Amino acid sequence: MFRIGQGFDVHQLTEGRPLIIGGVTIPHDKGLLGHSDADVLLHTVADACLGAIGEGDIGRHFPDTDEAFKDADSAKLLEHVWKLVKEKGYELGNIDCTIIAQKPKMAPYVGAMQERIAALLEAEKEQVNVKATTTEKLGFPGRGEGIASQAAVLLVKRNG
Ligand SMILES: Nc1ccn([C@@H]2O[C@H](COP(=O)(O)O)[C@@H](O)[C@H]2O)c(=O)n1
Ligand SMILES: C[C@@]1(CO)OP(=O)(O)OP(=O)(O)OC[C@H]1O
Repeated sequence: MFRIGQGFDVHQLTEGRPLIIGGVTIPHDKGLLGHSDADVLLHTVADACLGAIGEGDIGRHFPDTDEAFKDADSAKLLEHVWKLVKEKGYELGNIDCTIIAQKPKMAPYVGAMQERIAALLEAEKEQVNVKATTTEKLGFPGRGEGIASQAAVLLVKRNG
């Protein structure tokens, strides 16, 4: 049995925050603003997985009004989401993610992001694809005001 899910998230870029994307800290003059560590890519992956199992979104599971999630490590949130996926009997088929950012260049960090996401989803690196695009200086990503991310996931239930 197969289930598909998709995720989309946006966070604002601001000074004085580290830039953490896909569990990787990227040197940059700005970072992403959020209640948690604002890891836009891990949030997208979590939302795609929750969508695939019909469990809503990360805002429902980890409300941004709850102090428990202030500055939360998004990897921990994704670990929790992955536990829900496994409880329903699914494993990863594959996931394909796109980071939408004018700056900085993501290409040098994409391999490390794929490894991190694969580890969190208990899968092989080959099952995870991360890519990046600019918006050719158009819109909020193009102006460097924020970074967006989207993902499509395929979950598989063996013998189910
Ligand atoms: N933040 C980004 C954006 C893009 N890339 C890489 O550059 C390629 C060209 O980007 P375009 O927006 O002009 O299509 C893209 O395919 C990525 O490989 C990047 O590393 N970081
Ligand atoms: C992750 C959570 C919870 O800390 O907060 P943020 O970092 O603000 O992220 P967002 O993608 O806006 O929504 C989910 C939130 O509830």
